[in-house]
Amino acid sequence: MTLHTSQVAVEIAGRMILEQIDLQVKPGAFVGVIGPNGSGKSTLLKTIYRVRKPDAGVVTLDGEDIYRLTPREAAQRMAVVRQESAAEFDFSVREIVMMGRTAHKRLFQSDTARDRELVETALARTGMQDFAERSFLSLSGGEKQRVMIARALAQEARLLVLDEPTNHLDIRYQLQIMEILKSLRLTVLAALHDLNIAAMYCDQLYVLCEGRIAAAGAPQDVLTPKLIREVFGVETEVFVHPRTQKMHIVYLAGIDQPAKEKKGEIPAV
Ligand SMILES: Nc1ncnc2c1ncn2[C@@H]1O[C@H](COP(=O)(O)OP(=O)(O)OP(=O)(O)O)[C@@H](O)[C@H]1O
Repeated sequence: MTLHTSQVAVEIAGRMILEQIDLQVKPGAFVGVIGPNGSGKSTLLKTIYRVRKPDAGVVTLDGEDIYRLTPREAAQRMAVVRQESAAEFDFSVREIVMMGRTAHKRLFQSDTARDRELVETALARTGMQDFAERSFLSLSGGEKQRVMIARALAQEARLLVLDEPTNHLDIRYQLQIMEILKSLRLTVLAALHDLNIAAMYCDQLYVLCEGRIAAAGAPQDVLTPKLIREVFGVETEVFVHPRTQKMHIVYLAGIDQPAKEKKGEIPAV
């Protein structure tokens, strides 16, 4: 499943929120969208999951304009985990995850053994099986987040679009959810805030800044101290961790870096 945005632009109340967004997510790739608060990450994802039609440009899935798909066709191809999990009614966790199967059923068709099996697998993978009977509204923010990811897994779509999937999660679940998403070998597009998590798990990154793509490419090419300074206004050191062999970003907030470097307290990268 290839996702493509071509020259996507969004204007809200006379202000350009997104401009000239060309983005490609190839089959099996894990692609991150990063950028400061208000840079347009959620708006971009909304244009992709059909909540905000772009004012210019097109979004395609395997060459098909996503706005021409029926809701059911779209849901069979793309599962979405949003920042806010708005459940107005009090469903159980298992019922919420079962809703992921809706796109594969006919109207009023009852749950099959396979539906139930997929739901139990999704609950187990996200560590939510012990919560299956609990009311969704009674869960903590992190638990709700894991249920929404379980629902997306049960949906069996080949493209997963996630808006800050690890928001609310403690560090163990942040890593576990990213490991799960990575292990699924699906096509994933995720807006992420944590640059280290983005560097660890993403094959490709798009950096948004004031509604435009400031940089795109492999994390090691994109996440340089210069780019992070220019886009996020933060001084960093970036190195490859000797044990994990993964990129690691250290934030130098509060450090008078040049002075300390002179004294040899910070090893040169
Ligand atoms: N409905 C709206 N009306 C007015 N402005 C909006 C609307 N939706 C988004 N914006 C503005 O568009 C810009 C981009 O917002 P968006 O939520 O896409 O950013 P983001 O990168 O996801 O931010 P964050 O990291 O804080 O979640 C912001 O300045 C926001 O205030």
